[in-house]
Amino acid sequence: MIHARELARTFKTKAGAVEAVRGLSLDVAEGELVAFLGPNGAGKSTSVRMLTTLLPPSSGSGTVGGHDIATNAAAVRRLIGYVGQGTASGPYHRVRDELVIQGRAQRMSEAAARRRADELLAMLELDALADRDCVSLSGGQKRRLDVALGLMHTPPVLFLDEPSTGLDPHSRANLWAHILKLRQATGMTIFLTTHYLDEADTMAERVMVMDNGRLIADDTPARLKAELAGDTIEVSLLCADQTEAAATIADNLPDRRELRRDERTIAVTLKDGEAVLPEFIRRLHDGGIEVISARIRRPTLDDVFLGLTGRSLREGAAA
Ligand SMILES: Nc1ncnc2c1ncn2[C@@H]1O[C@H](COP(=O)(O)OP(=O)(O)OP(=O)(O)O)[C@@H](O)[C@H]1O
Repeated sequence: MIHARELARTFKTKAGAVEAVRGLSLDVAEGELVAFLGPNGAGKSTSVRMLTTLLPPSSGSGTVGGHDIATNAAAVRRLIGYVGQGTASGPYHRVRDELVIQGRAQRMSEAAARRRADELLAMLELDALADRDCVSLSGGQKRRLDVALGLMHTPPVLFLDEPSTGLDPHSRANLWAHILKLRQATGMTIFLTTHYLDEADTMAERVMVMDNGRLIADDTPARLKAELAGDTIEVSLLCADQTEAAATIADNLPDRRELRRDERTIAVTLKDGEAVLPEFIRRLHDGGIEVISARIRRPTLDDVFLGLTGRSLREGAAA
């Protein structure tokens, strides 16, 4: 449904050229929910703006639904809904009118626009707010209206640029419940950018990680975590003078990746913690080493990014 080959975009600034996207190639199948993840300035929005025809690429090519983003922008726009970071609705319109105006701008008849507006108001549970001024909506309600605006023309592909940024956890969960419901009802392809690692992890079937204008990983969250990060087994020992011997045992575990130790704890990172933990405990026991506690810490997508770049996504997001 979405394909890109060596898409690139350079911005000319007074301080010199900024290579925002440097050769992006990706494929998204019909009906997939894909998350685009990366620190501030990685090139996510620039990529989405190119794929949605809002920005011409400096080089490379892309298609959405078989239509070329450079030479057939009008056809691409008919196929996509785009919910950007800014607020799209006019502050003094009423919610339903805002949707109808959007539909009319997309050349829907008045009757069709009203029908579709009512359908979306119900789906996104905005019907009780239909006659309220947009300016009076809460942050979460506003984002739901933004999604409804992006869906007025019933697009099969939805681009969401940081849909839940700035929302409290309850509103985020609520927005996601609505997006997933819409997806189930329509089979829409969804391409989203997000700063929220947990959101990408739990919602997306596939995560693409971008850094410095390039795609550095592209897989299911589960595979990325297993292949690029791994589980960490942490054991606490009764006696500090057994730490050295325990570290040697941990060092020899199968598929060991990282090993950290302090006075009485050993933390060993490997591909499959659950499979290795019993053997690790047995070897410690055989070595006469007393263990007080053991736990497995599952990796996050931040561990994946850390493994790939040596930097934390959280630091990047905070910077
Ligand atoms: N219009 C522009 N002119 C000059 N530089 C730009 C322009 N738009 C983006 N950039 C630069 O391109 C790079 C990528 O920006 P982009 O907004 O695509 O990143 P992002 O991954 O979406 O970041 P964020 O998570 O902060 O939204 C950044 O260095 C940014 O400063």
